[in-house]
Formats: sequence, C-alpha cells, structure tokens
Amino acid sequence: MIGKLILEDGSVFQGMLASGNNAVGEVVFNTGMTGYQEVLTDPSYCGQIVTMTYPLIGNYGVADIFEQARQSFVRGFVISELCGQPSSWQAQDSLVSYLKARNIPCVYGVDTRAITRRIRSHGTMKGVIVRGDAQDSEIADLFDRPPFVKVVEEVTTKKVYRIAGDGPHIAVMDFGIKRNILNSMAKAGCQLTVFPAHTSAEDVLAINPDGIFLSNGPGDPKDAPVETVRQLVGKKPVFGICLGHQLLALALGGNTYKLKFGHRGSNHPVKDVATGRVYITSQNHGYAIEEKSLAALDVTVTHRAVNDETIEGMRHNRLPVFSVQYHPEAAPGPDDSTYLFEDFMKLLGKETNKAGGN
Ligand SMILES: NC(=O)CC[C@H](N)C(=O)O
Repeated sequence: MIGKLILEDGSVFQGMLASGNNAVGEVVFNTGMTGYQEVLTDPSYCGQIVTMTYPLIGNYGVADIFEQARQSFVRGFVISELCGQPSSWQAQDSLVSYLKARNIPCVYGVDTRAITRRIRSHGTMKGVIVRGDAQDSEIADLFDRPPFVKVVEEVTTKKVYRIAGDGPHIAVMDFGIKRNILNSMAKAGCQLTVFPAHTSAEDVLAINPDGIFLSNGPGDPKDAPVETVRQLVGKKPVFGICLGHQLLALALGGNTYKLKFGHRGSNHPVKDVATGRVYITSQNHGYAIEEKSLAALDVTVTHRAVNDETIEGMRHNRLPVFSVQYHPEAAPGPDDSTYLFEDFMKLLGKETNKAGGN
C-alpha cells in the first residue's frame, strides 16, 4: 500500500506503508548505521517520527536482546530501503513483521537524504504519516494534534520495582529509562530501586539510598519533574543522563533550549574538556543546556560536542553531582564511555567513606 510522510512545510515524500496507519509526531533523523531496534524502543523518542539516514535498515532482523523498553513509543519510522530478508545468527524475526505485529506506522522507499536535508535547513518539524489515499481533511486533522502530550507519564514505570545486587543502593528516577542503563548499573554492582517519574522526593529519600540516578526521557525537560530533582540535589550523590542531565541544570538554576535539529545517532564525537580526549558516543537529544545560564552556577563543563561545541557533560564544584548529555550505556553505539558508571561507583564509595568519618 502507498504511504506518505508529509512535513509541516508542505513537502510530501511518497513511498510504501509497511505497517501501521495515520500518525503525527515531531520528525527527527538518526544517523546510526545500526541499532534500529534500540532506536524503536528508546522511550526518549516518544512523540517522534524517526527517519533513519542509513540507507539499508532491517538487514540483521530483530531479537529480544536489543529491546530497550516494554514497547516502542515512536510515533512513526521512516526508512529508505527496508530489508525483508534478514541475515544474522541472532535474528529471531524480520523487522517488517516486528513493525506489523506492533502496528508501528512505517513508511519506506522514500528519499531519507532529502528529508534529512530539509530538517537540517528548516529545523525539526511536525509531520504525519498517512496512507496514499488519505483525504485532505484527515491530514489536516492529524496536523491539528500536538505531538507531545504528557510523554514522560506515558513511558515511565507504573510501579516501583527492585533489581537485586550486592553493591550500593541506587534510587533510579525513571523518566523513560533505557534497559541498558539499568543493566550497566547492575553490572557495575548496584542494587536498584526504580521509581515512577512522579514520585515525590520525600518518598525517594525514604529508602535512604546511597545515590540517585536521573534517567533519560522524552519531551521538553521543562515539562518533566524539575522541582523533585531540586529537592533531591544536595541530599545524596547524583548521576544524570540526557534528560537527567538537563533536569539537573534546570534544578540548579540553569536553563535549557531546543536545538535546531538535535543530535541523534551512535557516531557523535564528544571531547573531555580536561584531557582533550575524544569519545565516540551514542546520542538522542533535541534540547541542550544553555551555555550562559551556567555562568553564575557552581558547576564545571566537563564535556563538549565536537560538531557544535554544545555542552555534553557537567559536574558540580562542591556537591557529588555529575551528568552527561550523551548515552554512556550505548545500545546502540560504542561503549567508549561505560567508564562513567564506574566513576559513579567511585563517587558513591568516597561519599560513604566521608559519611563514615574515614
Ligand atoms: N534521550 C533523552 O533523554 C532526551 C532528552 C530530551 N527529551 C531531549 O530530547 O533533549
């Protein structure tokens, strides 16, 4: 069946509809060459239609081990060539049947390079996916709907749950956490208690955790629970990733802004400001911390994006608090930055010793 991606600026990209039906979302692009299943299940894409810039998608199929959440939250998926016959020892199914089984709106056979160039020059836009025979009124009705409504509430866990471990006890704020972040902390030796995003600071602190983790998540950080984070900072050591990093900045009195077209992919270079060393990182964000808003705060910028110099990491100068904008847990992407989970463990160790008077 014919399908179309229509952008807010009126441009139409006609291809085939592999699965799903009408959808509205914010159209973004991801530059990863692999990792499509992790992208589909990264909750931070909730509310978005994701265009994959790599021209061949689906060639290694899908497998349970790549899932990053209980379900996909993307509003739509846009592909140039969709491979129908995967070849991989890990494949359990094809991408096409995965998309169909989950009813994920997917258009393929379109010029994803042209879509990407348009987004790069006009900035991130609203867009819709429709069947080829959709009426104008149906399309107009879709465009009238907002892409983002309470996205953190949609993706967060509904109940508190625990992941056993022998090491430090971390209270995890789930704003839309990816599984590999939980796995990376469990691997670093933590025990985890995962809280729904709307949990009060009081309830989180009631378990007397050794540290607090602020997760990634969808949407504008200003719509997420900034006040809760404000009440948590200074009480326990804190590590934040992506949305967690942005929330920390807001809670400390800084500001965030929307990037023209965001950073999404598994091949983004980031520089460690102190050492000059460059790491290749996995990224997925549309917002960033405003540089000048940090000037008056007691924080140091630790990492910067090589492509556009935006802030990619910071640490508080007095409190045991640090965060990164990129994804050290990868999934998908390189594992250059997994050392940050070890750094969090070391920070917790130091703080525990201090508290114990050593
Ligand atoms: N991956 C994330 O946590 C994304 C954070 C935020 N929603 C952004 O787009 O910037």
